[in-house]
Amino acid sequence: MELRAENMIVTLANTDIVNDISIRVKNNQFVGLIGPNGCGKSTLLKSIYKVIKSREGSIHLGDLDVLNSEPRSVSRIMGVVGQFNDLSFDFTVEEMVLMGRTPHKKFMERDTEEDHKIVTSALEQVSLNGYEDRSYLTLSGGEKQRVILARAIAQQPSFLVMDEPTNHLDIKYQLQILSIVKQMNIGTLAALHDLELAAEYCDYLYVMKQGKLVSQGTPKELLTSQLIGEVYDVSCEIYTNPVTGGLGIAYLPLL
Ligand SMILES: Nc1ncnc2c1ncn2[C@@H]1O[C@H](COP(=O)(O)OP(=O)(O)OP(=O)(O)O)[C@@H](O)[C@H]1O
Repeated sequence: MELRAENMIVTLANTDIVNDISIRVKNNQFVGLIGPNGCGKSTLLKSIYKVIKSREGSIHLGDLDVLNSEPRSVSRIMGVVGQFNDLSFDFTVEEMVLMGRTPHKKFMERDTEEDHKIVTSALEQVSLNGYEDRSYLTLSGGEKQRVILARAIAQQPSFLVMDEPTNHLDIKYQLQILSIVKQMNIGTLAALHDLELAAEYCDYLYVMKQGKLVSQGTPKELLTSQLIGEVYDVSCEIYTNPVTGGLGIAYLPLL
């Protein structure tokens, strides 16, 4: 499913945190949103999944006018893996993942055998089978992150928004999560910090700085030492990784 966010402006505390940004994610594309801390990535994503209200702009997901639709209609097609996933109340892992089924149910409808099968399969995909009865709050940061991804998988969305989904994860699970999402083969928009992983997994990248889009393109055309230097204020050299053939970035020490 295709996402078109157009001319988004988000104003918080009298400041335009997101300043006239347009983003398009074509059918089944994995699109990365990169940029330094505080540039507005999370705010833009939150305005797309409607946790923050934009001052201006429009968002369409397929034919759905996201900003003028009920959250329930949006949640039937849009899954979200947010940056901070702490809760005040405790739930078991199974209950957390079952929540992914809620948008597909009628009011007070009970969980079916099919729902439980979908949950089991989602937990298997993130290697958390056997964790069903564990309390969510007792999990490590990485385990929590994988539960939240399992919840999004169980939701069976047509589009996924992810805010730094590899936060807290060791390298195995970073690779696992990005591979799972890639294999879901649905449109995905993800804020990412690791530029080498972004280059490896993303079909297209948007670069933000101080609330504005400063560049966009495929990882290969976009990730130059000049752009990375300008956006992140660091020195680096780009090379072709001799083992993977992928894009490598050698960061030089700050003086
Ligand atoms: N409710 C708010 N009121 C005022 N300013 C806010 C509010 N929420 C966020 N900001 C500010 O907006 C800016 C953008 O924040 P945001 O979380 O979107 O950045 P980010 O690019 O996701 O950063 P990071 O990479 O550190 O997660 C920051 O300067 C932040 O302090």
